[in-house]
Amino acid sequence: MKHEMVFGLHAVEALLNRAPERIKELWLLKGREDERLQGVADLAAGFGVRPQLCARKVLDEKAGSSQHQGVVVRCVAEPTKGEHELDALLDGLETPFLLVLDGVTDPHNLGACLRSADAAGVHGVIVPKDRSVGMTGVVRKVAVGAAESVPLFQVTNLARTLRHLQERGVWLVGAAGEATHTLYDSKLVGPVAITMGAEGKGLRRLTREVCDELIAIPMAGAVSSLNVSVATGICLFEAVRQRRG
Ligand SMILES: C[S@@+](CC[C@H](N)C(=O)[O-])C[C@H]1O[C@@H](n2cnc3c(N)ncnc32)[C@H](O)[C@@H]1O
Repeated sequence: MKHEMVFGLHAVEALLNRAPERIKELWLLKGREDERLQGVADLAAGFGVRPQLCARKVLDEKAGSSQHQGVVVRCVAEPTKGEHELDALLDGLETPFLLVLDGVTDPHNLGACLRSADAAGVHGVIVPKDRSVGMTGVVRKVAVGAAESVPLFQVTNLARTLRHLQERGVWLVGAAGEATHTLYDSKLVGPVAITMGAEGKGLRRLTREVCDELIAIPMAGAVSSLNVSVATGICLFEAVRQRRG
């Protein structure tokens, strides 16, 4: 059975609340009087998980990062979701609202996108299996619990998956700074997948070609593009605005 490390207060709390049975070990920072850490210890105890206290250096090693906020968990890894699970999700949705990330490689950006996706009520996030970051401890930490609430689908061939979404009636909107019409001219009320490009290269040619529509976020200043997670938040919340009521 594959195991993974989850760290950070929100990520561990979300795991305890959603899937405590996956947790095998839980370590807390020794010698710190902290209400949040005590809260995690109490929550864990309620699920029969006994926290082990250890020094910061040991936690750093277990997490492979110093950004653990005093709590690290070893848990059974969740099986990766792919095309089949995505189809099952679509079967149960009347008006899918999806986010596609075409090759985002920075775990901080994926974590931030998942966080925004959760806040916007996105049903699922789709990423290609290759040349793209998958679920990691840093992603979970940055996502502050959203990695546990928003399903992430890793697909073998993104262009094929996008065409499949189209066949199922999903409108594909690609975000590209050079597009000639803007996000605010776009209709985002029906079944929609908002597709964002990679940090360096943006949307790949094939992805661009498959999209039904390309939109730009108007830029008033000197810089030519936004960070992908910022652009994601802007696009998702324009869709939220349009989809209200
Ligand atoms: C850092 S940008 C990539 C910049 C890249 N040089 C390019 O040419 O697309 C990462 C992604 O964020 C989105 N993005 C950033 N700024 C945008 C804007 N002004 N309008 C639309 N999308 C934007 C796009 O999806 C883009 O592919």
